[in-house]
Amino acid sequence: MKALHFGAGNIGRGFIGKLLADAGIDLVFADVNQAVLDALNARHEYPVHVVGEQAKVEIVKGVSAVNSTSDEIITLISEVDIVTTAVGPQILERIAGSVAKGLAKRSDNGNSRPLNIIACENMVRGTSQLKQHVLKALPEQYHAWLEQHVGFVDSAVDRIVPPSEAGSNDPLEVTVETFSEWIVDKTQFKGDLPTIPGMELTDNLMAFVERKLFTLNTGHAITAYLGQLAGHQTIRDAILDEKIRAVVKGAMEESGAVLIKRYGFEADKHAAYIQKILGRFENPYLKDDVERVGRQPLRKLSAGDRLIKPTLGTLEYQLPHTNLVQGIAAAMHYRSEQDPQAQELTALLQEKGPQTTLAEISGLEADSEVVASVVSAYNAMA
Ligand SMILES: NC(=O)c1ccc[n+]([C@@H]2O[C@H](COP(=O)([O-])OP(=O)(O)OC[C@H]3O[C@@H](n4cnc5c(N)ncnc54)[C@H](O)[C@@H]3O)[C@@H](O)[C@H]2O)c1
Ligand SMILES: O=P(O)(O)OC[C@@H](O)[C@@H](O)[C@H](O)[C@H](O)CO
Repeated sequence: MKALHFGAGNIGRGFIGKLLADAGIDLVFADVNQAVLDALNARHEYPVHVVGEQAKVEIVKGVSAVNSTSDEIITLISEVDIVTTAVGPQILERIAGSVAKGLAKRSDNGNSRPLNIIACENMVRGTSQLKQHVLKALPEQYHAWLEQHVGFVDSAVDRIVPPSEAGSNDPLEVTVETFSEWIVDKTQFKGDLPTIPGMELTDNLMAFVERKLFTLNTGHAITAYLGQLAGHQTIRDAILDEKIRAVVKGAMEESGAVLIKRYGFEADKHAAYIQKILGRFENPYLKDDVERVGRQPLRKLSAGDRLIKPTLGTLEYQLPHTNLVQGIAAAMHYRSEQDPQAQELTALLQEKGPQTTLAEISGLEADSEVVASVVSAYNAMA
């Protein structure tokens, strides 16, 4: 079996690429970072530091790499059995053109072996969104062939992988937590279901995607935003701050109440899930900066993402959302010199003020009660 994985970054090397390579799949990474590409092609292996009470270093072997903007991608897509991505939601549209060209070549070559594509991004049904981008780029004459031979498989992916410690000079080294979870929608595969240790199959994916994104990522983002406001550099320092922890836990519980209503989760199991996540945020073996977790605040404040979607759920079921409101207000205070979305947020706030800015970014009604509550919390934080 052969796989092409877009994005040799933290989660690409530290989780998805590792699982594929460990399963004996012939793996090629596609990326745009030349230092990483060169190192992968020079060494064909890299170390993964799995940190926890029993730390270990695992060597991922037998990998190579190509530039994601080169024509080699097109040939690879015409040949491989599985394509995965971990590039970030905003990049999916950018890779869709090459994916479409590769699929056209695959069809022209008469390759009718099933191909499955799995986007492993923090978003709801990211692969389905990639499919729409690919369909836009693919001439219509190939659409029926695509429906018959290409599975677009949605997934939920969970493992905290910050950039490796600044002390390391190795561009390939990656540090990961012990916990990991990769859940894929088994109803969307073409051909036989693959057996990849560490990949779990489900026919109820939405429940898992929303449980992860609207619990872990909701709490993570709020920890980062309140953490930065309180002057903490890392997620661990922020979550050990009792005031922050109370809001983060409260927000995960508020979001959880929506998930319990929507998906029928058992309340005590969901409470244990939240408790475990708080422990993961506290992980003493990881150095995860609030700036990584808070990155791209406009994405995180958008309608379908981890802050607004759970809040909309509380409105739908008439449930409390005081802590989520605190989290949204803190997100609007996020600042980062490195992050173009943080710069854009600052400019919008200066130009339009918090009420209009929030309404525009999130799709919430400008004159709604919830926007008024966020604006009042935002002003109080300032
Ligand atoms: N790091 C985590 O803890 C974690 C966990 C679960 C999910 N995720 C998700 O995984 C995705 C990647 O996150 P990450 O933390 O690994 O980010 P990252 O920045 O470490 O990795 C992204 C990689 O994509 C590459 N890239 C950018 N443009 C590209 C292109 N056009 N073609 C190919 N590669 C390209 C970058 O060079 C980089 O190596 C995001 O959607 C994120 O939400 C991350
Ligand atoms: O990757 P983002 O920017 O969507 O979110 C930042 C973190 O919350 C995220 O990367 C987590 O570490 C990850 O989702 C854990 O599974």
